[in-house]
Amino acid sequence: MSSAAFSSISLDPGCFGKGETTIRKRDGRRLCIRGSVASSPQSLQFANTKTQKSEEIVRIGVLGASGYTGSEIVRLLANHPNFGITLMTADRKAGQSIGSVFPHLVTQNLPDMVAVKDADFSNVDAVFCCLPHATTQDIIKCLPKQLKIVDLSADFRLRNVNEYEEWYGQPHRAPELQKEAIYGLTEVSREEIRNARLVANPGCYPTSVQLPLVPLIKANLIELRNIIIDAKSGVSGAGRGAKESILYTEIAEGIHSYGITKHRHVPEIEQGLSDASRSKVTVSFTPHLMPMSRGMQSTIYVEMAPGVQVDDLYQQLKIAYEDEEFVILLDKGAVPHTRNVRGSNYCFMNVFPDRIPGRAIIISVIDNLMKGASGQAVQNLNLMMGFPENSGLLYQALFP
Ligand SMILES: NC(=O)C1=CN([C@@H]2O[C@H](COP(=O)(O)OP(=O)(O)OC[C@H]3O[C@@H](n4cnc5c(N)ncnc54)[C@H](OP(=O)(O)O)[C@@H]3O)[C@@H](O)[C@H]2O)C=CC1
Ligand SMILES: CC(=O)N[C@@H](CCC(=O)OP(=O)(O)O)C(=O)O
Repeated sequence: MSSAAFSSISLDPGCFGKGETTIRKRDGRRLCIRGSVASSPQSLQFANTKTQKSEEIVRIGVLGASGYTGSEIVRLLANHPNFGITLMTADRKAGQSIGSVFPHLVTQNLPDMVAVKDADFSNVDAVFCCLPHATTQDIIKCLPKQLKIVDLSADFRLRNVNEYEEWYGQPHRAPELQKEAIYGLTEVSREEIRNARLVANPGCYPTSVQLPLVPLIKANLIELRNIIIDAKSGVSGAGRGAKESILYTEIAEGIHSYGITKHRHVPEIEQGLSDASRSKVTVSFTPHLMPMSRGMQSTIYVEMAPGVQVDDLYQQLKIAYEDEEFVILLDKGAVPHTRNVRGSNYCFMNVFPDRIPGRAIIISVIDNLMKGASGQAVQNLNLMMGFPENSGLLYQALFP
């Protein structure tokens, strides 16, 4: 897409250094940009998206826009009143337009994607980093310090860098930055996220598991032993890169477990549950690959604390989430389906009595690319920039 499609606007030099930049458009209107300011006067190009943008625009870079989570960010920001994309990067697809890589995004008038090494961050206030883990640390540590960052990779999720090395098979290469990172499970750490510069967006499985378990553990309603998580993911969870293991013929008409006892989301889940209980929690976690493109279900088997009934778990989840927009406790007895959250930022959950006395079964579903990745990332950046948490996220599920 040619840059002739963009309207050029120049920064007002008088506003530099005030934490807020006013830009004057050619038609004389003034736009106010929140957040960090560019270091020198320059020409700025904004996409003429068809969506009405507000007067207050944060300039966004999407690193890894040619991948699944990056393209979801681009889709969501098309309908975001306060975020405007000024930079997109790709690796193998650098130099291409977003519409040539993702035809469903062809109507987005955006600059072509560039390689990270060629990216100009002077017109960017915040980035969504949608890159493979390990690659991410090296790139984030080189970014301008004033940028707000939501990192969708696993690189900054584990506070203990030794644990990162143990589970990811290589030393952490940005341990100083790790100290600064806030784990971004929005409903649990909202206040810290608001003030963060670097947010580590949670993994998809850990999101689906922690949302129901954290309130129950905090209220001491379940035993910390014998937590069993049987989880299932759509294939987009594995990213867009070509791999034999995710060929149609390997996935269709069957399901299989993987990462048994050693999936790298185990320490992330245990970190979150241990924080909730203020003691070490361990879990049995087995993920499965399902023949569907998106969606995730965690079925969680727990033992209730002495004297606790399933209704106590239900009431606790109701209290925890009654004011939350994106976490929905279904009516008693209603079964969460992944298809009812597909394409939306919702987590649907419910709790059921097991036939074995004293045990309960919790079911939680999300879209791995939305609440499990890009949706939650937008929710977090909304908080970090002081916008309504649901901005750009008011999508209902796609059905059927
Ligand atoms: N998919 C999911 O459901 C979830 C993913 N995540 C995490 O989000 C991140 C992105 O995942 P996803 O979008 O699925 O992955 P994809 O494989 O679909 O996309 C990866 C992106 O990173 C780019 N890239 C790859 N290698 C490099 C490199 N060395 N330098 C610069 N850019 C590079 C790719 O560019 P190109 O295609 O042009 O080569 C592409 O844009 C990962 O860390 C993943 O673990 C988190 C939660 C859920
Ligand atoms: C189906 C599938 O392969 N899913 C990915 C998890 C995707 C995700 O949330 O991952 P990150 O921790 O990488 O961000 C996996 O099991 O590794």
